[in-house]
Amino acid sequence: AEQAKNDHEVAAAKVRDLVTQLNGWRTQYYDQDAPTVEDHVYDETYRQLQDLEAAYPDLITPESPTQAVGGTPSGDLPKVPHPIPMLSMGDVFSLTELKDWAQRLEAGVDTPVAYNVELKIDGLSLSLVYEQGRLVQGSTRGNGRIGEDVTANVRTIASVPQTLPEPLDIEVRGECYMPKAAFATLNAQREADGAPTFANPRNAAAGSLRQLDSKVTASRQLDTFMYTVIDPERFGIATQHEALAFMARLGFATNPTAIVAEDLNTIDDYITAQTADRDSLAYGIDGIVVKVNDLALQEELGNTVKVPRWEIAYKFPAEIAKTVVRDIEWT
Ligand SMILES: NC(=O)c1c(N)nc(OC2CCCC2)nc1O[C@@H]1CCC[C@@H]1O
Repeated sequence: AEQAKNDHEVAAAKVRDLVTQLNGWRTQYYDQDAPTVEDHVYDETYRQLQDLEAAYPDLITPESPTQAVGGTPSGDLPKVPHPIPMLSMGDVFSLTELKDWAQRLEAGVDTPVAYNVELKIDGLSLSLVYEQGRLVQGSTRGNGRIGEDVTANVRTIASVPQTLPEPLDIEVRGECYMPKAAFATLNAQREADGAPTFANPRNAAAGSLRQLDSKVTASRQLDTFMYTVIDPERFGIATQHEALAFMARLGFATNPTAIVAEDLNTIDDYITAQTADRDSLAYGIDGIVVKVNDLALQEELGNTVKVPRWEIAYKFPAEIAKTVVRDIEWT
């Protein structure tokens, strides 16, 4: 399993390099009409990427040139600035690393730390902005500071409220995903139509949300789980767990499995239970998100340039390497 993990990490780095290289050549070729590389070099590199993606399907991303096939998103969706950047998060790959992260964090805090533990939904980030309780904007994360305007598209998603029960000015953020069943149906249909299929539900969700034609989005049965209230103190919300309940009361879809964990053994139990349930879930998950529950403490801990210090994603071992999650005492 150790060797498989290393192989996977080597492959992941190689895939990233190949995607960057190929997309760079594509931009020159398509946007600047100035190919800087012979076709056979491009083709050979493209085949390398295809082989790696075939060997490690979990490394396929929407940005990969192998996913740029018919019916995919158009590059010219209007851009949307995110005054509060949409951050990503740090990853850990073992319970030991998770324990180290929590202990480092707790060493800097003089009060007991409670965590809000959530499933990490395998979709793409979504921001929803409401004015006087009416949906006025939907956008993707993009690079975190500039996203794409998908307002017309999110209006077609059943779980996105068009209006709220109160006339609030509020922004909420979450994950847009395609349920596994919808993904299977979509790919069967595309197979039948001779259209290229999507590699995984996350790519299908990205390709469906980032459409210029919202009728295409409407046909794709997307769903959402919202997990962040922006400026929660404006609504008297003090913890992440309260934020989830607040959004649920407003009519947003929130994931029902979130718990507050006072200690790391509880987190361990949650990870074990959710790992066991993973295949039976109606949607894809690629890990567990552990967040400091107290929002004031989150602020105090702050963020690094790219990721918050107050949360971490525990990523499941890649599908290829089935590792046995042992019960590790958090002593
Ligand atoms: N995918 C998820 O289920 C998920 C989650 N449950 N909670 C968060 O918290 C945000 C808050 C600030 C930075 C991350 N992020 C999630 O997904 C992130 C968004 C961007 C990259 C990850 O997919």
